[in-house]
This record gives sequence, structure tokens and C-alpha cells, in this order.
Amino acid sequence: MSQKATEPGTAGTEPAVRLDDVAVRFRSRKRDVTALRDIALDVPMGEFVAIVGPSGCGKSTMLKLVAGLLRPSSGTVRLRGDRVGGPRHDIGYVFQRAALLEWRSARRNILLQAEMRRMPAERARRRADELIEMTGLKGFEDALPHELSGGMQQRVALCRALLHEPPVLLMDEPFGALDALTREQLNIEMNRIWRETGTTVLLVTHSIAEAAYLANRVVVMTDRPGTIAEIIDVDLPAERAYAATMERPEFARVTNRVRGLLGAGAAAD
Ligand SMILES: Nc1ncnc2c1ncn2[C@@H]1O[C@H](COP(=O)(O)OP(=O)(O)OP(=O)(O)O)[C@@H](O)[C@H]1O
Repeated sequence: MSQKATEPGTAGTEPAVRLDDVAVRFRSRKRDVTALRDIALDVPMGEFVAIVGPSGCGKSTMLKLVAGLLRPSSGTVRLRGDRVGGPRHDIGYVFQRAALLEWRSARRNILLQAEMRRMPAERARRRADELIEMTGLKGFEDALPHELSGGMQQRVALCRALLHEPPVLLMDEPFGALDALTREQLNIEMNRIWRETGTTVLLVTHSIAEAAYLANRVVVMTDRPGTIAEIIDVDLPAERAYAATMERPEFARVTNRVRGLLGAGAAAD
């Protein structure tokens, strides 16, 4: 499958991700499920988009479409101008569970990405060092996963996803299994990492606060079949001090709007 970057001359104009009139239906002998319907979304390069919505509304399905792990039943999905026709290597993917190899050190788990993509060893080592520094893992490079806290394991997973410098990072509830304080810490780090790497991020989250703190835009989905109820612009600077951001009227406006769309009690916080 084609892995070419955006055509010369169109760079900067093509969105990083484009979903055009996308629907996904799962058919089995027992039931037919329409997971997504009428999905149209453009994500410009470098943007941070959060996707929130009720359980089962198709959020993970949307990320799988972008990664090329799933094909739409109708409509088109484009990544940097290319129609997605199969698994893509120019993305990073972070899941709720870090899914690290227990017998490999943190560093060697991160370098797994390089082995899978046959990255030049020297470049991979240099990038791993930068990411270890950036995510505060310095001093724990040689630790095995069971010697790391949940937050540290998730940092390793993030480094692994970023090692090949993907232009698009897909994150599926990456901080959902962490305690509140660790989650807050990783939110702060995520804001910094996004600014430093310039990568485009699509984040699925059940936390309205996390979505509003991290994103430029929040995509709010309806119950199944998942459609886009509204896309909310977050008018906050890219660099966001945590507590101060939470106190800003714009933060309250966004979180209240999301809550209003999802209905009382529909989301985790
Ligand atoms: N491979 C599959 N085969 C059949 N049905 C599927 C498949 N994958 C997802 N579904 C269905 O599609 C719908 C959307 O699933 P998806 O995992 O995308 O939802 P979600 O919004 O990410 O949910 P959650 O917030 O609970 O993680 C669900 O009803 C799910 O059962």
C-alpha cells in the first residue's frame, strides 16, 4: 500500500486526517450493528482533537479506520491526502493498557517500534533517548515493566508510539486506567509533548476535563449509531498551565457544552 507523503505543493493544505461521509456497519449472523454514520471530519496537521461520547458510540472504531485496521462500509478515510486502504505505518497508537513485553526493559520496549519498522539503529537510539528524557523516564530505561508504575508503563507506551516520529498519533483512552493524580500529571506532559513534537493527535477519552484541557477541538458523538453531534472549538492557548486552565471561563464553557450534549451523568467526570 502507498505510504507516500502528501504530494509536493499540497503539503500544509491537506488535512492530516479526513473522514468523508463515513459509515461502518458490522454484520454477523446474530446481529447487524451500525457503529458509525454520516461521519465527516477534517483534522488539520498539528491539531489536537479529542473525541468523547457514550460507550459503544464508535470512538475506537473511528481510530481503527484512521489506522487502516478497519475499512469503512461507505465513505472515504484519508491520511495526509492518501486514501487509507490498509494498515498504516505513519501513525502511532496508544491504548488503555500499555501492552509491554514483560521480558524487555523499558528502553527495549520502546525500541521494539524501530525493529518492526526497520528504522536505522542509530536514529532509533537517539530518538529513544530524547523521548525517555521528554517523558521523565530517565533512570528507568533498564527497568522491566513489572518494576514500573502504571503511569511509567504508559509513558513507555507513549515513547514507543512516538519513536518513528509519526505525523499522526492515535490515543484510545490512554490514561483511563491510571489514578487521578497520575492522570493529571500525564495530561500536563501530554500537552508539552504535543507542543514539542508538533504531531497531530486524535484522543478518545471519557473524561470531559481531559478533552477540554488537551484539545483544540472536541468532537462530541451521539449514542449508537454514532454520529457527530457537535464539534466544539477550544479557544485556549496551546501552552496550558493545569490549574489555571481549569479556572478559565473558556474551559467552563467547553466542559458545560460537552456535558449538555452528552446529558447528565453520561460521562465519567
Ligand atoms: N469487530 C466488531 N464486530 C462487531 N461489532 C463491533 C466490532 N467492533 C465494534 N463493534 C461494535 O461497534 C460499536 C462501536 O464500538 P466501539 O468500540 O467503536 O465503541 P466505543 O465508543 O469506543 O466504546 P467504549 O467507549 O465503550 O470503548 C459497538 O456496538 C461494538 O459492539
